[in-house]
Amino acid sequence: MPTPHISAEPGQIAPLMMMPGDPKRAARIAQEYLDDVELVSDVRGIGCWTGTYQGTPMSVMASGMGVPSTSIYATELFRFYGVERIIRVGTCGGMHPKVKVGDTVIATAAHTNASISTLLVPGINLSWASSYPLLRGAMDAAAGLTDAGIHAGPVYTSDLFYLARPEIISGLVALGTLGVEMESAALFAAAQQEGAEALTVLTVSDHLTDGSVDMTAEERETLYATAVKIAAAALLS
Ligand SMILES: O=P(O)(O)O[C@H]1O[C@H](CO)[C@@H](O)[C@H]1O
Ligand SMILES: O=c1cc[nH]c(=O)[nH]1
Repeated sequence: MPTPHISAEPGQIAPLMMMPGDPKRAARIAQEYLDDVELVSDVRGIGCWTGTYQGTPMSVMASGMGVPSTSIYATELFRFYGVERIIRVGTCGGMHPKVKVGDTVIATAAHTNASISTLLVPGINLSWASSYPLLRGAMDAAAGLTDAGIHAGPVYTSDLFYLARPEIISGLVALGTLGVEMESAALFAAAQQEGAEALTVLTVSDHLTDGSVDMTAEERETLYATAVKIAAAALLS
């Protein structure tokens, strides 16, 4: 049955899904990577496309930006549409010095300042980790694809895009945090709540300590090939 935010009929969304933040990137990924693709939901301009990838049914749907939006879509997809695996294919700002613009970050876990870490179990700050089978699939796929510019480690899911607090960045970098984005903690939390699997594979679009090499908005929309290939292979693994 359709939900308030997804109009697809049961069975129209595949158990395997790639989820960028940007609806335009979702449309591009669906057109470029899926065969026999069909638009199955378009509520609020958040399209969901279903087709096949190397013969296996796969869907692509955007999360929108931020924790609440991602939490709504991921929960409804896992709970009401039988989605089993979601891999976020997004962008992040590089934080760690070893991460360069254009590199790919595979998120093993997500630190966050969002309230989801404290809302679910009273008195506990929960940790949000990606799903190990997907992580292993992504690492295997990355090793077969390229040996340069792939990093695996924790990311930071921030509720604020504009936050001038350098001590947060330095503190997180000292703990090995690779990049900042705005959705992974919500996706990992929804997967843990619903007994499903989730992972994030990010393209580094800018760097917090070097603004000279930022990607343009068009590049953010289009430069995702490595992340998508790793994510698709991990979904099939
Ligand atoms: O490119 P996406 O996947 O949207 O990811 C990043 O870009 C947006 C901010 O510009 C946030 O959603 C952040 O997480
Ligand atoms: O959330 C984000 C995404 C990309 N770049 C940033 O600096 N922040």
